[in-house]
Amino acid sequence: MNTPRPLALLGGTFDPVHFGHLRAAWEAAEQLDAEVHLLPANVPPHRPQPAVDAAGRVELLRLALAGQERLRLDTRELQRAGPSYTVDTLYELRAEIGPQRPLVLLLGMDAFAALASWNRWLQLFELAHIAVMDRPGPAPAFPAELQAQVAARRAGLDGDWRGHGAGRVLFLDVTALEISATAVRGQLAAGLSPRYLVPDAVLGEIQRRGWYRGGSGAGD
Ligand SMILES: Nc1ncnc2c1ncn2[C@@H]1O[C@H](COP(=O)(O)OP(=O)(O)OP(=O)(O)O)[C@@H](O)[C@H]1O
Ligand SMILES: O=C(O)c1ccc[n+]([C@@H]2O[C@H](COP(=O)([O-])O)[C@@H](O)[C@H]2O)c1
Repeated sequence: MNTPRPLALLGGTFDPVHFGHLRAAWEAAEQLDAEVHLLPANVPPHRPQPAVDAAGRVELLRLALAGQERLRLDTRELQRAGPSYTVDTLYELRAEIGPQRPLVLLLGMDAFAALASWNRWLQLFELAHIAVMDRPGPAPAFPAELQAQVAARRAGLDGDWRGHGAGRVLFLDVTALEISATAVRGQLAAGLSPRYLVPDAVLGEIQRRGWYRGGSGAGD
């Protein structure tokens, strides 16, 4: 029987989506030979609430993803009220795709380092593999309980993870792009333009809607 193609998920606040997200997701799709879904959080847990509401962040994602088929949008978390816990989303997806198809949760290094604080975090390993993507900046320390999971579950890209639905931890080497949504919002609030940090269509829509603006407006 053929091994089913992995389904990989990049969850995020995407406030707004930028080239750091898009390039990392693209390279993960190629390295894992996976279908990749971008999954905007309705109510992101563990952080201040976004500057733009979920519908607006989805609109920007649609513009960013237009014209290609490899990265797709999954808006399922918008259907749930309350904090968008990833474990609930993975249970839902696992029920849809069955036990065998590899499901891969994509996380930037910063998000992975905080994994032990997530809701029912150990259940994540029962539901999906986790692929950690490097992110520029000082390498964050892993708490001991996360280190123990990595030691028990670490697998190479060429290893046997494709033969399992869940449970391995992989590390992906992706092009380091030092872009964050915080920096993009900061530029807009200061009246500067984040051109070339976000897709043109995303920047155009942000400017048209007047989102993330401080006193002086975006600068181009
Ligand atoms: N430049 C990047 N390179 C690799 N991964 C990234 C990059 N930016 C974001 N990610 C990852 O994408 C996921 C969603 O990130 P998120 O939407 O919070 O973006 P962010 O830029 O970190 O936002 P903020 O600055 O508002 O915290 C996380 O797993 C994060 O680690
Ligand atoms: O499930 C949790 O407890 C949890 C805690 C923090 C973050 N997450 C998810 O991690 C993804 C990235 O989160 P963020 O805050 O870095 O945008 C996004 O899909 C969040 O819903 C999930």
